[in-house]
Amino acid sequence: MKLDKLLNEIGFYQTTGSIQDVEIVNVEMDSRKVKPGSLFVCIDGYTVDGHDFLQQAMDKGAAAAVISKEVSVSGDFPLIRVKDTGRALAMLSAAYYDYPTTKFPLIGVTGTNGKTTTTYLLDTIFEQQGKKSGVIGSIQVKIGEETFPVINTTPDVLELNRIFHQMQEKEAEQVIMEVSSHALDMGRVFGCDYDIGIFTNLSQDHLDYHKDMDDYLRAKSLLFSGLGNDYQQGKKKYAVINEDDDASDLLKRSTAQQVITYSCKQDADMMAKNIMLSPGGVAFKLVTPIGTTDIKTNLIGMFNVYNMLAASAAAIASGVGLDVIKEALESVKGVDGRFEPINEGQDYSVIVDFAHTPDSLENVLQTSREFAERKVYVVVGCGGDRDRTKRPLMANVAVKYADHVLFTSDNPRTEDPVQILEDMTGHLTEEEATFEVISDRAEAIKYAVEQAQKDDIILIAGKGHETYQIVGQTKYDFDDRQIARDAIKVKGE
Ligand SMILES: CC(=O)N[C@H]1[C@@H](OP(=O)(O)OP(=O)(O)OC[C@H]2O[C@@H](n3ccc(=O)[nH]c3=O)[C@H](O)[C@@H]2O)O[C@H](CO)[C@@H](O)[C@@H]1O[C@H](C)C(=O)N[C@@H](C)C(=O)N[C@H](CCC(=O)O)C(=O)O
Ligand SMILES: Nc1ncnc2c1ncn2[C@@H]1O[C@H](COP(=O)(O)OP(=O)(O)OP(=O)(O)O)[C@@H](O)[C@H]1O
Ligand SMILES: N[C@H](CCC[C@H](N)C(=O)O)C(=O)O
Ligand SMILES: [Mg+2]
Repeated sequence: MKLDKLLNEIGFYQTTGSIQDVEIVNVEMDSRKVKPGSLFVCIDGYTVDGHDFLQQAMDKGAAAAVISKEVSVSGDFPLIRVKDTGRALAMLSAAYYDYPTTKFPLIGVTGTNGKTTTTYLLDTIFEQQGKKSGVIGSIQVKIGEETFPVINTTPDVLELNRIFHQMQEKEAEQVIMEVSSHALDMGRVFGCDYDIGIFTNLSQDHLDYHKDMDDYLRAKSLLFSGLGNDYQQGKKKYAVINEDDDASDLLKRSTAQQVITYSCKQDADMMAKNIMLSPGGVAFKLVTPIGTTDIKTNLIGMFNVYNMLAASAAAIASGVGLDVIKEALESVKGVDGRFEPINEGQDYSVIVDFAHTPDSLENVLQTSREFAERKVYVVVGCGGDRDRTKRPLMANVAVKYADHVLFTSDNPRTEDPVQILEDMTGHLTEEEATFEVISDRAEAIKYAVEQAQKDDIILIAGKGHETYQIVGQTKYDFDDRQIARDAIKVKGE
């Protein structure tokens, strides 16, 4: 592609060097990936400044670069100076891949908890309808049956447009994407043309990144204010909002598009009634604008009723019939690493779950408590280099609902694991609860398994589908499910 043609897309800019007849083979934001003919966009990040890698990009054959600061380069290397290289990157990426998100329906899911689950439910519904979906989120990127791993829940804007383009080439008929608050705030999703935005809920997390809860909510609201406004093109857009969450009013006011509300407690467009919770799954009456149906699923817990309402609302807005929705929801066995039972024939339950916020931990522990015939054990930790203020809150929830808590490590990253555990437990008194601190996560899991008796429940929280433990900068192989399985077998020998 010709550089001047691509630059037409970004409007205001200044150039030095000649941009005429420069051929661009791709857009890159990482100097290490530059190849001859790349357009290198310098991003000033949280760790380093991409402008410092311009020379490296030039040495590797970059054809031109987009900058926002003074740089010194020799010769008449083409430089395009803009005010904000992040925004320019979003426009260039979308333009380079020919605006992929305008070519398929895009559903964005945001909220503190339940995003992955909701995207998974929607994928199952569309699959039941016979449609091929693309899914982007915490567990993986999935196109039909193909999957590949990603570093972030929501990838950077360049990677994202590459993925969208690939999905379009592989004929995905719609794309469902988890949209993290970091992505919304950092502009990783600038320019995405959503058809539906879904809000699950808001509770404390990520206060290491967001200044306070208002700032966190403001980031979430960008999904809804960004729902576009192309009435003339006849494209209907919807905001699907959890009416039972305190943030719902602000989010409804953030969008100019149609709002679909869902609720388990009050009048809304989509409602769950006669909710029956049991250890085998939830059953409820799904009340929608297109009819009513009874749903009986394998999914456990009240929180999953909300996820099913959110997914059903978006499915109905996408034109899916109620019979398809019912069949799909009833077919779901569970979501990878979410309330996932580990069964090796033992007479106590072991559940691996991804709860890593105070609210999600409370939800899963409350659910475990309701079904427990005997003791509830929880193995739980808090991530390093993440919100420190949630640590004592998660510990409070753990000691409130469990009979015995094993506080342990969960991706300490560059922090001292002992200090993280001190942040969690420092305020707890021995009288408040029975708890132990076992910093080695594998040992904590083994210990819980050794202690468990018939009909006890062990909840291993925080890592779910993760198959690693990050210590320092190193990712070690680590899988709660495998460690639990091995411990159960050893105990049974
Ligand atoms: C705080 C944060 O979000 N950081 C993200 C950010 O990294 P960064 O700003 O530090 O990037 P940087 O290393 O300073 O690099 C700046 C620029 O220099 C370039 N560079 C760098 C080195 C070099 O040799 N050459 C070079 O050109 C880089 O390619 C980049 O363009 O940009 C990177 C690329 O997009 C992200 O991978 C990275 O996510 C990190 C890994 C992360 O852990 N993020 C978490 C907090 C996060 O975003 N989580 C949410 C989910 C949260 C949830 O909902 O639970 C998510 O969406 O994943
Ligand atoms: N609607 C919900 N409300 C509260 N807690 C939930 C809800 N859905 C799931 N959970 C709990 O939160 C955990 C994470 O769920 P899920 O992975 O779907 O959320 P997420 O929003 O994708 O999380 P992340 O921000 O890490 O990507 C689950 O393991 C479960 O414990
Ligand atoms: N998307 C979340 C996942 C947290 C998972 C937990 N295991 C941890 O490492 O804290 C984050 O990056 O904050
Ligand atoms: Mg997720």
